[in-house]
This record gives sequence, C-alpha cells and structure tokens, in this order.
Amino acid sequence: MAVSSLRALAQIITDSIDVIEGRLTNASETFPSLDEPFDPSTSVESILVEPEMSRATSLIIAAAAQLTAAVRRPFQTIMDDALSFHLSWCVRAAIDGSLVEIVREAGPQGIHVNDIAAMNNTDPQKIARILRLLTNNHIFREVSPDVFASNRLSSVLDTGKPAKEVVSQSLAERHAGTPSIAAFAAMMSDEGMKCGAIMPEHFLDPQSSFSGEPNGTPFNRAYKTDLSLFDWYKKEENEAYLRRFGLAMFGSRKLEPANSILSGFQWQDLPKGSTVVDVGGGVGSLSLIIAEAVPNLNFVIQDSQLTISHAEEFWKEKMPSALDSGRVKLQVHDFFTPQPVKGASVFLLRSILHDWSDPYVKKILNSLKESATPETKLVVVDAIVPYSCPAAVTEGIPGAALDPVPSPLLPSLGKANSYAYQADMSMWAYFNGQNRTLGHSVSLSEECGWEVVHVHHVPGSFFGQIVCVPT
Ligand SMILES: C[S@@+](CC[C@H](N)C(=O)[O-])C[C@H]1O[C@@H](n2cnc3c(N)ncnc32)[C@H](O)[C@@H]1O
Repeated sequence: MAVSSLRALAQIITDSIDVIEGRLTNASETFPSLDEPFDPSTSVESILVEPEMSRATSLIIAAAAQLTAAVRRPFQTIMDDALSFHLSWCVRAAIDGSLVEIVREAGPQGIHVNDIAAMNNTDPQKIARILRLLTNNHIFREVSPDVFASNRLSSVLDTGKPAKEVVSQSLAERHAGTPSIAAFAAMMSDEGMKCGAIMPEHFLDPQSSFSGEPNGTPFNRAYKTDLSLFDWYKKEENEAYLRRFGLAMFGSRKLEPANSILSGFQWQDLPKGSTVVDVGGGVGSLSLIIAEAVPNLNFVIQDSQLTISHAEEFWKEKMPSALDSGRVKLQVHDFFTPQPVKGASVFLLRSILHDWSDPYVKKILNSLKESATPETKLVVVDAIVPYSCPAAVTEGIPGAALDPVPSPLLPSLGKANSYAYQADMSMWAYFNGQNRTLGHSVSLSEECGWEVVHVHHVPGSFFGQIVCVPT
C-alpha cells in the first residue's frame, strides 16, 4: 500500500468528520465527549443515528481500522487480535464485579481501587489491572494513578442501580428493570466466550465439523452436555443464566433503531385487511410496532406454548383491543410442522433462520411455501453478512447492493460491520445456526420455491430485510 492509500484513508476520515460537523453546526449541537456518560435521550444522539450520520460514522470507523491495520507492525496486530479475549472477560468482570456502578457513583473525580475493593470484596491490584486494560480501550478513564472514573463507553454497561444494591445481586437480578445492554455484553463474554474458546476444536474435528444439529454445537463441547442451549437453560441450576439470556435479548434490541422494521418493506402498501403471520414471533413485539403504524393489517403471532402465554400478557397490556377484536391472533405452532394459516399476505421471519442450519431452514421455508398463495410474500429479517469483495449476486436484485464505498475501503466496511460476522459466529457457537450472505440466502430460498425479489438494507441497523415471492 503506497502512502497515497494511507492519505486516501485519512481523507475519508476528514471528509466524514466534515459531514458530521456540518450537520451538528446546523443544529447548534456539539459532538458528545468520550469523557461524558452516554445519554440516548439527547437531541445530539438522535442526530447521530440519522442515515447520513450513520454513513459518515461507518466510514470513519472502517477507514480508521484499515489505516491501523496498514500502518501497524503485522506481528503486533495479530497478537492484539489473538489476545483480544482478555478485553472480553474484562468487560464481564467490570459488569459482574459492579465496577461500573461503583465507579459511576464516585463522579468525575473518580475512585481509588482500594475503595472499590472495599465495596465489592475483590483484590484492589487486580481491579486496577482490569480497569487499566479497559481504559486503554477507552472504557473508563484513569484520572490519576489507580483512580478511575466513568466515561461514555463504561456508562453503556451501567444498570443505573445503586452500587450497594448490585454488589449483592445475582448475575441476572442485577439487570432486571434496566436497559440490559450489560446483560447482553455479559452473556456474550460468558457463555459466548467459553464456546468461542473451543470453536477451533469443533471446527477441526470431522465428527463435529459437518454437524448442523442444535445439540452438536461448540456449546455442547464447551459445557460438556448433550442438551441444546435452551434445554440447558431450562435446568433449575441454570435459571439465572436463562433470566440473563432473556434480558440480554431485550438489550440486544438497542443495537438497531426502534422502528427499523417500518423502514424498508412497505407494510402500508399491503391490501387492507391483509394478514401478516409472525412465524416464531416471540411475544409479538415486532408485530406490535407494525400494528401500531398500519391500522388496517391483521396479525397471527405463532410460537411455542410458553411464549404464546407470555404473548397473551404482552398484548393485554400493550394493545388489548387487538385481541378483543380478533385483529391479532395468538397461535401455538411448531414451524417444523405444516403451516396452518393458508393465504397469508406475509410470512414474517425475524431472527429465526439464523438460529438454524441449512437442513432445518429448508424445512421451515418448505412448509411456508406449501401454505403460500401466488400473492404471498416472505419477509426474512436477519443480519446479512456482507462479502468482503464485489459480488455479482447483489447486482440483479433491487436494493441488494450496498452503498458504494470510497477506495481503498473494504466493500464490507470492515470494522464498521464487525457485528454481522460476530453474530454469525455466535449463532454457530450456540445453535449450529448462521447469519448468511445474500448469495447463500438466495440459493436456499430458491431450493425451497422462493425467489428473492427485493433486499432492504436499513440505515443504522444490523438487520437487513429479504423479500421473497413464491416461484
Ligand atoms: C430469536 S427469537 C425471535 C423472536 C421474534 N421473531 C423476534 O424477532 O422478536 C426465536 C423465536 O423462535 C421460537 N421458536 C424456536 N423454535 C420454534 C419452533 N420449532 N416453532 C415455533 N417457534 C419456535 C422461540 O420460542 C423464539 O420466540
């Protein structure tokens, strides 16, 4: 890479900062400081997630990471990557050790590690080492030797509860009634990291390498169990992990704008009285967003017995009239069995296919095809894993191509899209599932009688929408 390429990356960063500065100046806002807590309710934060701002931010992240990879000694970069698991466990130590709350309560002047240790009964030297590694990654600040204060990144892990309260709470209790982003991070750096540590063995062993079974996963190997992750969670002794998982899934929603399901597929263009079947819909929180925005659509929310009983409570609280009028129906249904709703306008599958390997996905898609009419649409909402190179498959499908990126950035936007690849690995680790590339989704759909006719990439969201029609 010539120096001109380094300059091109630097220019991308400068140009993108100009875009951000121009918008904030117009709005009489200033860019939030890394030293201050994150407050999602401020107007500047809502400006920073606008599509143009999201794009500028992504370009800065991608260019800065590529510049770093280009200029750093390769051995240092590789060792940094190989040792990055220490960052993962330190994040969880900060959460489970209540460091986040103890440090936050001390205010901007910070707190000495001896005083932290007196509150959470851990070794002060080790606290300092954990916090210093995090500080070096811009999580917390060391304001004077061994004295630490909160910042923008550490505040995102904050339960907001008094430190004295969380110190004595279990790994799940501490997240109840909170935004639960910390629950999500803790779960990923606990179950997730333990599975990740053993994935090379799972991959290299021919006995497990080819498995697509939900009980032949890295999780099974790491936890020495034949139970699937969800059956393991159901064991009495794992109740706290199950509760934390539920909270983590709630927290994970913060990764995308709240109403992103309304950007992309045009729900309001469906004929009046159309039925949307939310397959594996959980309690129906996604359908609720659509139901509120488009009053003339009907919904059937399908899931397991237990989840449907929770869905009943959910809808009674959020939109009781929809249950009373029959506009929303709740249905116990196993999506590996024939689909009972015939002639639906839309089958909606959000965060479903990524839980399963290809043979299982085919069962789900085949059963939906059997119940579809020529007018039925299938809307699959999942992270679409970007290729790291130009790909012909994206050229023939409206909306499929990602926005072109300036040279010499990776078309996948590198670090700015890292979550898509990490989520894919998480699906492998837990379920033998996967987040798929568009080409993979297109061929799987075709094998099951569905043609991909449109793709929506929603700005600021890690999820894409793949719209299919029956062939
Ligand atoms: C990751 S959640 C997604 C929930 C919902 N679609 C959403 O995006 O909020 C996966 C859902 O699939 C449901 N599920 C798993 N296996 C199922 C099956 N065989 N039949 C129906 N639902 C199932 C789970 O109960 C869970 O609600």
